[in-house]
Amino acid sequence: MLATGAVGTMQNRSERDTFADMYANRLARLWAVERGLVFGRLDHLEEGRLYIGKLGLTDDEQERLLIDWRAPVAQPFYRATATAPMGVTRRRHLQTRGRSVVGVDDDLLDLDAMSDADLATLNGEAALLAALGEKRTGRMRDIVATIQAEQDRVIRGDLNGVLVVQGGPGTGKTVVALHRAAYLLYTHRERLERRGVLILGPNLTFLRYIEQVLPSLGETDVLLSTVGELYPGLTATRRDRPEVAAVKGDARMAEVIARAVRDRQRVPRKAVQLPLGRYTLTIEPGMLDAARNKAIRSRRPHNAARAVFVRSLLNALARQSAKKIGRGLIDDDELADLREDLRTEPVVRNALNRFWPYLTPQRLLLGLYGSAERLGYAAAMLTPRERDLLRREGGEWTESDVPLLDEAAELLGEIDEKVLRASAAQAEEELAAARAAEEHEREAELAYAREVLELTGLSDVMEAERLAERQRGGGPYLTTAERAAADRGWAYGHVIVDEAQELSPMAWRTVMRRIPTRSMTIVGDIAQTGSSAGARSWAEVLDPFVAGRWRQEHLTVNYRTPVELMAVAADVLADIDPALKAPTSVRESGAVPWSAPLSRLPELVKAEAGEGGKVVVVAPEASLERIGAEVAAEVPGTVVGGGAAALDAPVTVMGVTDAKGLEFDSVIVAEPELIASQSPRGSSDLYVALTRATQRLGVVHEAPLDKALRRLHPRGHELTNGL
Ligand SMILES: Nc1ncnc2c1ncn2[C@@H]1O[C@H](COP(=O)(O)OP(=O)(O)OP(=O)(O)O)[C@@H](O)[C@H]1O
Repeated sequence: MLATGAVGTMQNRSERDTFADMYANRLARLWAVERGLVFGRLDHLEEGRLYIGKLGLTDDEQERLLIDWRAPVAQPFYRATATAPMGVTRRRHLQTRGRSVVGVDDDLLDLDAMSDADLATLNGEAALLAALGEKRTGRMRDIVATIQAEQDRVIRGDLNGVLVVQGGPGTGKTVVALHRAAYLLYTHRERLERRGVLILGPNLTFLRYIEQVLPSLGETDVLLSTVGELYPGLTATRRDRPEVAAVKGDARMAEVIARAVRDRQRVPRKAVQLPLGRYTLTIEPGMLDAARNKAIRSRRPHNAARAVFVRSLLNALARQSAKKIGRGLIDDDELADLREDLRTEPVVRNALNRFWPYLTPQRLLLGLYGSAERLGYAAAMLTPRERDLLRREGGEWTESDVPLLDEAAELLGEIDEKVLRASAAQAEEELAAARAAEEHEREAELAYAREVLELTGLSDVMEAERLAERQRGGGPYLTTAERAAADRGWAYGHVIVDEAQELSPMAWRTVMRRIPTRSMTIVGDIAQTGSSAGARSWAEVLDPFVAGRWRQEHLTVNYRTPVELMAVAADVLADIDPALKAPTSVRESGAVPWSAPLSRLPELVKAEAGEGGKVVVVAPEASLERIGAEVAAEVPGTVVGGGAAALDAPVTVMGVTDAKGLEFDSVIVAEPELIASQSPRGSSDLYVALTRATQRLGVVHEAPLDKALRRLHPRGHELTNGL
């Protein structure tokens, strides 16, 4: 298609582009499912024999060969049990390598043949256990072949409303959330392709870790982002100190920002003289008050309300000026002329900018952080210590600034470039005319695109709106995800928040603005909350937005951490709150969790790396660099800190914040008691660190261990050479 080049009529060209696009998408989808294309078979009483796979395929006669795992007829593959067989007599799990079948595993869903004990076991256990025991690659994989019934309920849950998925570490929250995105896009394609799906994760390392799962499920209209990237034009990755982040994330900051804006609309109490050469005009406090009140009553955002303020003040000044030059009554035209004359006077312009300045969110926030006086007014409800924590001169934006910038942007509104350049009256007219022309042009293009799509029979493959956008030329072809990312006001079709317990109340406000329909999936674990502004309960988080209108599902089985390791983590969890229950692990690894002196760390890392698979050392943030350097000096290829490099390295040293949501074959926790004492939510961070391993766990320490870890088996030298 591409080789024919850009020839022919406009219509030929757009047909060619549309076909090329369609084939390219199809190819990308086919490549993405190469591994494990078909993984299941259902022997169905009515439907006959059905093969389940990563996508749907038919032969030349439209006979279906393979059924997409998300299709309704595929559901029994995940849900059918002996007690509710859903018309299925046998379910078969197929294991493949390349294009060869290397194993099959049958579930006979015949009640008579099964004992009570069998009923209680998981579906397709052999396939599941085979998948869980595999070495980790540093990237998350799809689990379409082994989704479990409790997970399937979440994946196929209703699109509308807020669904909270609470589950302990390793229960598959992340992987289930991603499969839910793929399922929703498949089932509600039209609505979601147009509006897109936003998936929020805790940090960039985590996003790298999960990014390949979705394309391998065949989806591209999904935006993966952190809260730090939600404000277009900014990628905030720096983190504030926990006590600063706690203040910035506090719900009271919404009022602080609102007051900071009002502070910029305050007018002086005394008269201001404007020397204009021939005569002097006086801005009386009453004129300022009247203009300000009018602007506020207009209920427009600050930058748009400025026009009201300016007009009112200029009118008053124009009348005063008419009097000064000996003209009593003037008509509207004369008033308008005088107003325009005044507007261009530098002293007048200065005064207007001082009393009601155009403001960007960045300017507002820097002005606030940089001035004790402004903070004193705007943050009057905070304590003096909290106000001090906000003080800062310039500097880089942090993750916790982003929700504040977003809040400010909401109250300030856009500054129109055209309004800024031209004089306001003129610009408003120009703007209205330009908007009308643009709208007209767009409609014509849309109509044309619709025609082309109908003529070519492709109307259900591509949206008219997108084709029109491409024809308009100009910028490159943008996917829904790209368009959404660039637009602060974008309303998504569905939002998924992972590690949701970490979001601050201010971050939740930012997220909720992007999903006015409140069609959301929120996954997390209250027991793993690490950030100082994070959640203590789901009700506390959600009631301000959807009081009583959210539903909750629980995931209870841990697919990551073997029984032996989870027992250690469960003791730490009991220290956080005896009422909290650790999830049940499904397999044993036979590995005994151990402890050893910190000085042996490099040697032990070497031994662990020798066992194969990925090794991570989780260290306290404060000693990350020192411990990292010690390991790196002895073990070549060690990466210190987060990022994509960390995921690909055989050995990594990272803090808990970066390790959140990830998993590794072998985990060594350095100085566990320091991790607990140095992090804002104490033992929660330690609990997260201890639950990252899929195979082996150890701790190294200088500081004495607390009671939960004291019973770990001391690791002897004989173990270090792999004996
Ligand atoms: N049904 C399943 N089949 C195979 N593997 C699964 C299944 N469910 C979960 N897993 C695996 O279990 C591991 C843990 O899953 P995931 O990271 O989604 O858990 P999580 O609940 O988000 O954990 P955390 O709260 O610790 O971040 C992953 O390797 C995932 O692939």
